[in-house]
Amino acid sequence: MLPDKDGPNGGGGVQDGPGTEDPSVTLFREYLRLKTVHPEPDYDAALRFLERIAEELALPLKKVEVCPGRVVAIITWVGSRPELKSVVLNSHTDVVPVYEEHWKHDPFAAVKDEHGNIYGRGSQDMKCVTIQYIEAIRRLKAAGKRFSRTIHLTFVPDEEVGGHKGMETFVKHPEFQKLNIGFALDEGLANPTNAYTVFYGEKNPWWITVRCPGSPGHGSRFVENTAAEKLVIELLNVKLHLCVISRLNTNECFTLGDVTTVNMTMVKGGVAYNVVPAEMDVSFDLRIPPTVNLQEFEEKIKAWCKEAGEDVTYDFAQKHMDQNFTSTEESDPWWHAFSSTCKAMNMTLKKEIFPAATDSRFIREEGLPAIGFSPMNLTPILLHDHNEYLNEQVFLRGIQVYERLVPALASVPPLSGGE
Ligand SMILES: CSCC[C@H](NC=O)C(=O)O
Ligand SMILES: [Zn+2]
Ligand SMILES: [Zn+2]
Repeated sequence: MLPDKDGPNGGGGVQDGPGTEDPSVTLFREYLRLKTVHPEPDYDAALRFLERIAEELALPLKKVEVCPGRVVAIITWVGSRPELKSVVLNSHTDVVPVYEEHWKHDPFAAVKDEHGNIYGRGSQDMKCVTIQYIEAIRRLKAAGKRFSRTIHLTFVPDEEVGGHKGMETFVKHPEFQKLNIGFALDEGLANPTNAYTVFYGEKNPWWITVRCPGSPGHGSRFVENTAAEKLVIELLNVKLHLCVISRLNTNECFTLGDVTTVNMTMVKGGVAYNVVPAEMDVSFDLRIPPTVNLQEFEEKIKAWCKEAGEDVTYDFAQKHMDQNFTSTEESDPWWHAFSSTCKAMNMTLKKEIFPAATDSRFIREEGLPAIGFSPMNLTPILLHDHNEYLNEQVFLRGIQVYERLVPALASVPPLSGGE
């Protein structure tokens, strides 16, 4: 194997010699090179790619335009008992922007280094999972398998910008109803240890802007009742609340999914050094576990604002209220199929609440069970970060995991209602 530093796959990495790379890895790297990156994702490129895949798999692909320019693609493998509820393998096609100057390699070149680490935006979130689903299906089909339940692979746009023109709209579309879903798999997170994390619920994102009006005036004077002092009181109140985060370090039982977090993410206000501003706004990204009483929590926010000033108000840019969990009881047939397959593969599972938000929340809101799972153990959590990468061995192992999980889920016997 000769190192080829400036091969067609992007400079800087050591490439496999011709014909030595697993074709599944090659396909993954090809998909990473598509620039489905916000703010203007090349969704047409993704659709062309998926159409080609459907042709290779000899499976039909349906396109549902949920909003102008926003298409959900669905590849379907019909089961031998199509009246039974189906299994959905969901993934989003978009990725978040990059700070290119902070990357070791071009984030859209899919460079593989000498350790087999494949660098690229989306390598963990979640282009790996898309290709792992596809490759598992390809192998199962090639082995002549067929299962009782229908399997749908759904490829959804705009997850990274809140899903309004993606899954949120799709779940209300008649084509979604037609999928006759029994159970869905969607994305999870990497785990740096040997274990795999699985997510059975999600925290609710609340994005809030607090508006602090105040008296203006010359920057040289003692101005009372300023916007800035209200903003500081608001921040102090929120900061007190932030103390809960320290519980993460003191109690091993807590994970990020179990505690409310808050970050101040934007501040706006001011026009000149010597003009006291008439308004200052501060925005927060709050993530609230499904166990928290949301009405009581909003009362706290109201009280913080009131303390900061009678005229201080807040608006929501996102306010999710879904507190559904997916069952992880051994008596649940879907969870049993999932967990017993993992056990048979000697995989250790850690059950958690997802700390951010994924398209699963829209599926769970429809009353359907969904598990968040990206088979990446021994991998640092690098989604949305600089130098996001996935090792090719971990990626390949993930395909084997789905080669076992998909048959188990698609063979779950009819449920009590005959579904
Ligand atoms: C509130 S919609 C935003 C969804 C986004 N999802 C992935 O990062 C997130 O910030 O969790
Ligand atoms: Zn994602
Ligand atoms: Zn993401």
